[in-house]
Parts: sequence; C-alpha cells; structure tokens
Amino acid sequence: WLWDYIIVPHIWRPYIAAKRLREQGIRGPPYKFLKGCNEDVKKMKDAADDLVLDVHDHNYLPRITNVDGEPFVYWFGAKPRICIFNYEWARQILSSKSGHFLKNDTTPTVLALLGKGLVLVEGIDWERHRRVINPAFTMDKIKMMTKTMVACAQNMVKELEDQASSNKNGETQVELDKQFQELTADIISHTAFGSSYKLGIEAFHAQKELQEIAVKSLLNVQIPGFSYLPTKGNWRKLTLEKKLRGTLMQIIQSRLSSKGSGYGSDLLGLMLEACIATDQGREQHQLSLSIDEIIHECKTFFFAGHETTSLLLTWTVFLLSVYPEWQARLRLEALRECGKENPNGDNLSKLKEARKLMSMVFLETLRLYGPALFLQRKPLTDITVGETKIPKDHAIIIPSAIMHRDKEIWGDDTDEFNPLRFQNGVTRAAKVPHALLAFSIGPRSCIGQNFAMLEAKSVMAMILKKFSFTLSPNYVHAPVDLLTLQPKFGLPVVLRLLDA
Ligand code: HEM
Repeated sequence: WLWDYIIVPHIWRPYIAAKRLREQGIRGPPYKFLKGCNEDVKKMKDAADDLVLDVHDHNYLPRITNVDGEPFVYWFGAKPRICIFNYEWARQILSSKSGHFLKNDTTPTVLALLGKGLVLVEGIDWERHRRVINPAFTMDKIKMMTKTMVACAQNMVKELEDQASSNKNGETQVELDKQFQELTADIISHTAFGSSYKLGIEAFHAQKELQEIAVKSLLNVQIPGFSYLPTKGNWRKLTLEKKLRGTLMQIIQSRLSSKGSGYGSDLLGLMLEACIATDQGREQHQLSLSIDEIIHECKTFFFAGHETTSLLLTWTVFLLSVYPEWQARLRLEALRECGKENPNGDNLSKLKEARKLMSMVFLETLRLYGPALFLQRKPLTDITVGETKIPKDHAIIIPSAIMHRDKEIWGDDTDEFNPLRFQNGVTRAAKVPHALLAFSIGPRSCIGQNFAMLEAKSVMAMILKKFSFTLSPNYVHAPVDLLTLQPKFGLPVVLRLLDA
C-alpha cells in the first residue's frame, strides 16, 4: 500500500518527471511532498490579493500569477503541469483530431460541479454526446431561442426601470454582476428545461454552492483519499450533489410523464429522444444517451451555459462604464439596428456581423477579461510538441489570459481596450488567425459560443436602450480567479434612465 499509494505516485514519479523535464531545459519550482506547489500558489495569490488596480489598468495578471515567457513546470499536488505560451504549440494541441490530447484530470468536487458531460467526456463517448447535442445549437435553433432570452431580460430590465423611476433623479445603484447571474441562469433554465425552469433555478443554487466548495478545495494539500473522509465539508458536498441530482431527476421525470407528440425541441427534449431510443432496446448507437448521461449533461450545460455569459456581460458593462464614448457608440448602434423594438433574431443578426461595434466590444472583452483563464490538456502517449518531449499524463496548461497579452502577436497595445483591433474580423485581429482563445479552438471548442454571443447582445442592447451607466464609487477593481475570472467585490453600477 505504502509503495503503491504513497512512494510511487508521490515521491518516485514526481522525481523522475522533474528530472526528465529538467534535462530538456524545462524548469520550475521544486516539488514538495503531497503539497506540490499548491501552498506556494495560494500564498502568492494571498500576497497579491491586496493589490487594487486603477479601473483603466487591464493588466490584472500580477493579481493571479507571477509567470510569463518560457515554458515551465509546476506541481498540482504530485501531478506535473507544463505551462506553455507558444501559439503554434497551442494550435497543434487544441486542433488535434487524433484523440491524442485528452482533457486533464479533474478533482472530485469539480466533477460533481460540472458533471461528466460534453466538457469532460472523451473519445467515442464525446462524439456520441456531441452528435446528440449539436442540433440544439444550430443558428436557426438559437435564433428561435432569442424570444425566450429577450422575455427573461425584459423582466430584469423592467425591475431595474421600476427601481430607477421610483427615485426622483431616475437613478438606481445595483450589483449588476448578481443580476446577470440570476438572468443567465433564468435563460439557460428556460431554454434547456422549458416549463420546468423553476426547478432549474433550484438546481442552480445548489450548483453555486458546490462551486464555492470547489474553489476553496482546489489549492488544498492533496491528501490521497481525503475526499472520502466524513468531514463536514465532504458531507455538505455530498448533500449538495444529492440535491442537484434529485432536482435534475425531477425535471426529467416531469418531462417524461408529460410526453405529447414528443419530448420537445429544447436541449432536454433532444437528449430524451436520444435516450428513449436506447431504452427501447436498440443497441447503444451513435445517437443515444442514458438517463445518467443526461443528468451529467444538464449539470454541464447549467454551469458552462450561465456563469461564462454572465461574466461576459459583467466585464462588458465594466469596460463600457470606464469608456463612456464606447457606451454611447454602442447605444447608437443598438438604437439604429433595433429601433424602439425589443431585439429579435433578425435585428440581432445585424448586430452579430463582425464589423458591428457590439461584436468588436464583446471580442475585446473576451480578450482582456475572458472567463476561462487557461485551457488544459494531457497527452495520451509520450508526444513531441515543438522540440519538447511531453511525457504521457503530464498536464499541459495553455494560459489564454497571458497569451492574449503577447505583444508579438497582438501588438504593443495589448493592455489597452481597443475593440477596433477586431474591425476586420476575429481571425485578422492579430498576427495569427487563432489568437483569440476565449472559446478555445479545434474540435473541443465551445459549442455554446453563438448562443452566448446572441444572449449577450440581446441583453446588452436592451440595457443600452433604457439606461446609461457608470461605475459606483464603491467599485473596487480587483479581478480574481475563482475557477472563472470574476470581479472580487462585484460590479456595483449606477444606472440612469435615459428618458428621466
Ligand atoms: C462567454 C461565454 C462562454 C465562454 C467564454 C465559453 C468558453 C468555453 C471554452 C474556453 C471551452 C473549451 C474548454 C476546453 O477546451 O477545455 C468551452 C467548451 C464548452 N462550452 Fe462554452 N463558453 C461560453 C458559453 C457557453 C454556453 C452559453 C454554453 C451552453 C449553452 C457552453 C457550453 C460549452 C460546452 C458544452 C463545452 C464543451 C464542448 C466540447 O468539448 O465538445 N458554453 N466553452
């Protein structure tokens, strides 16, 4: 036991891995028994935590990391992670269709949070899941969902409008980040679960708490078997997992029992149609999912589908508050394309065109404040990338947030907010066509990117047409890495009714 569970994985393998990498010139902080670098990373983050930035300063990297430049290795517990910064290597790894690069191992808490759905499944299972789910994300389907997105956004805007008009000056101060979280959860819940959206919101609250636990546990010392001990934290995690599963099961049961001519054309409906095909005794074929897989997919879509879009909206409002001239330009564009009407599939398509300012602003926000700070992969076998031999099972970290500031690729103004860099389209904004990694690239790139952009555009157009906004004096600029990039102290904003 000592040999298999302690000496080999926690002493022998890290020692050999470090030696092999050192021989190739890849260095990094020393491995520490059980802890790896987790404690040091935690200390480094704590030390940088007091660093508050000016709102015009978009280089928040010193708050979350102290690395750049050359590839190096660090230790997540006993597991080596090789951090690379090279765009060509990143392209090779992310675009590989050979199945040579898998998603990296994840901790049990992150797995409970995210579910073993499309983001984490591999190989033929991934192909099967993606085939079932792809039809829910065609542009036509997403355009049809605009109505739901707009209806949800209208409720939020109306509430804010009432708040503002009850004040003489037509102003209200709100924590917009929280509003966006509720709104995007509402939207994904309606679009994925239809009439069971209220249960979806319950699931969202359980998932939110699981996320907090996941963030806290991520940099803890990795003691083997610790997650199975009956601690208070592990108990809470188990209770939340049960609640989340139970709620999702309830949503599924209610859909199964209300079947009319089909299960519906939303995401859940599509997955259930695929599931029933298996249930009816056909062999596991290319278009089938089990109920358990559907539960995992629901978790995946709930997390991947609301948190990221809510952050895109949050950081965009932050930037438009700091650059009021851009806010005014976007308002004019929204009024020109949508007039007094609410956005709909057609006028939003116009805002979607690459040359539109709204698209450029969202892309620039994703470059500077993309929700995912890095991408991770691990090779299935020993592999050479560039001239570096990467042994199998060594995680590869592609730090998109750092790479989005590479001056050689993006030019000297990388730390500045300059949406016009995207005026000729996303592939011509930098020296390489795949420079923007916010949605990743290659076969595992984000399936929900069109959904997210359309949702963000609907919401932003509706806000811009009703309000002007500035940062509240209470806003503190301190972006923080909590699995995704978030404003540490939220986004308090003063909204002013335009026709006040
Ligand atoms: C601004 C919003 C969003 C951002 C920045 C974003 C970012 C990403 C990134 C970086 C990946 C690749 C992860 C990797 O390679 O390891 C990804 C994958 C994924 N995203 Fe998104 N995402 C967003 C919105 C959404 C939405 C709205 C949905 C669903 C409704 C969604 C569902 C997914 C799924 C299912 C995958 C896995 C795809 C696969 O592996 O086949 N995302 N996303």
